[in-house]
Amino acid sequence: MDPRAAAIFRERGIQVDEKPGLTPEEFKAIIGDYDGLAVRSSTRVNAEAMDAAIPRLKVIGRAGIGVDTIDVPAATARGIVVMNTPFGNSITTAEHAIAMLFALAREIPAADQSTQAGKWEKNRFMGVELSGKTLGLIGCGNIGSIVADRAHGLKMKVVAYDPFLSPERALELGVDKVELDELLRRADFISLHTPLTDQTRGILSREALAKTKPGVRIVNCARGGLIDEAALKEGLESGHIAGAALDVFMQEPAKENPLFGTPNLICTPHLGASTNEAQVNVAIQVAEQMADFLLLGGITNAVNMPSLSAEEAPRLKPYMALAEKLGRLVGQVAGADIRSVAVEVEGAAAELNMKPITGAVLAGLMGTYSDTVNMVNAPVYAKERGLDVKEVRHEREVDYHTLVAVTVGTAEGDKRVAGTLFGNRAARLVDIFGVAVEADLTPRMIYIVNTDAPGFIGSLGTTLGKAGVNIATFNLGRRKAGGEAVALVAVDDPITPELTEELRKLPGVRQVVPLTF
Ligand SMILES: NC(=O)c1ccc[n+]([C@@H]2O[C@H](COP(=O)([O-])OP(=O)(O)OC[C@H]3O[C@@H](n4cnc5c(N)ncnc54)[C@H](O)[C@@H]3O)[C@@H](O)[C@H]2O)c1
Ligand SMILES: O=C(O)[C@H](O)COP(=O)(O)O
Repeated sequence: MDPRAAAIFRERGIQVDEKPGLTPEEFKAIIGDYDGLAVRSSTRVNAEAMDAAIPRLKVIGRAGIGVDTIDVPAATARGIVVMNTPFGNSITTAEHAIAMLFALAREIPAADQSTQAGKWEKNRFMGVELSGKTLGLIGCGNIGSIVADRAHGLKMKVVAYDPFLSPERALELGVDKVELDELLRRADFISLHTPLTDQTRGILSREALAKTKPGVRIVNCARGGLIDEAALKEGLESGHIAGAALDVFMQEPAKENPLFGTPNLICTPHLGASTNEAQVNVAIQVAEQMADFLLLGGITNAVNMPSLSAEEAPRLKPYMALAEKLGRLVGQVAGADIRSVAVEVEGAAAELNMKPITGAVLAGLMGTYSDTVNMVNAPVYAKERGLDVKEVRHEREVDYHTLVAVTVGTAEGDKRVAGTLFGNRAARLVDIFGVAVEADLTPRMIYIVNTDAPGFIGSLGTTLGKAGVNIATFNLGRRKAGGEAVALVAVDDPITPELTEELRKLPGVRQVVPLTF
């Protein structure tokens, strides 16, 4: 990685160690001491490596585009953010693809070798022009569209197969959006620019290669698994495929490959992103993004979390703390049978990015069932439990300058809690299950539901006092005089299961739940 990455981390006060060439065992032995891991494509980060890295590792930064070398679902499940740098090397990689097109069209590597061997084989190297030929792009995202632009400059006609390319964008790029079979039939040159996913693996399969135009030339600067290498070799040997230029291989590093030595094959060792400019770009970008996340909570270009700018993050922080506490409160009081969650925001909260607020509610809620939940994996846990999650942004006059409310759907009906920010920072509960109670949500509390009657507070205080539990604050609310009353008691000492049982036996008590925040 370009040394500018390490320099940025240091400038921003993050200690950084550079450890190239570690064996997997050496990697696992040290990774548990780091908050962040920045990698290029040659470092494969699998679930086992992540298990050695948690609980400390919070973020993996990929100085490049493809994240197929990182087990993203495993990272998400472990609460680790994965970020990449989507644009930093796209021009460079597109230029490599164009260089490969020329190299194939004029057999430049073979001509160079032959000339330097003193053979002067002028008649052997009869090339083809690019001008007027049809280039088929499989994948027309950032890199594919730059290739299309450069190819237009070379007077090529460009067709593209990309199910996610809109007709408007195709028009803007001046490419014909076609189905894969049509591209295979029409293209004189094919260049691949998709990520490697379950859908794209083997997209140039034996069957697909058989449908290509005789004499087709193929460039792959995307990922090795996209082409069936054995079928490609046969196609090159039979002459159906006039040439292939590969920067990427099914097995990397490709020190041996059955394709090597096949006629009309050009290979480079995964050099697509290897220019000074691209490496500086991705190094700076990955370091800035990771530092923003570790120092400020900003999230940019994460592949497993919604974005949150470094400017927004400090403004959202108190709201996320409130949201997490409300989620935690409702998770502890409403029990395990929660089927749906609705997050509502009003007032000042309604003007903010809502995704992180919802993420924090889910992290608090799911955190009552598992210690390993955070903002990254909470939505996955929620999905696994079949929770239906809704977000509602109200634009109406409210009593509080800002309000976040969480309603959970349970077998007993909906249960709602709401809170505000006091002095724009401190999380304060204002409503619990329809009872107005103002309470700061502090680390240890007890939630008590009882029948409103004289003497209850005295007996509660006596029981806690006898158990050596000091009361910090006492907050009360009730539906009506003599009806259901709610107490939220902040305490300085832990509440044991025995004490909880004792509290449950006090006259008029209906429910006691010790809470932690
Ligand atoms: N050789 C290198 O050094 C190098 C450098 C950079 C990137 N890459 C590879 O290039 C890939 C593309 O990079 P990008 O920046 O253009 O990514 P991108 O996400 O901007 O574009 C990828 C395009 O592929 C399309 N796509 C997805 N699934 C598809 C499918 N089944 N069929 C057809 N199209 C499909 C997407 O719609 C998208 O438009 C990266 O994922 C990476 O693997 C390689
Ligand atoms: O996906 C990418 O960005 C490329 O594969 C380049 O990665 P590298 O420069 O880290 O090899």
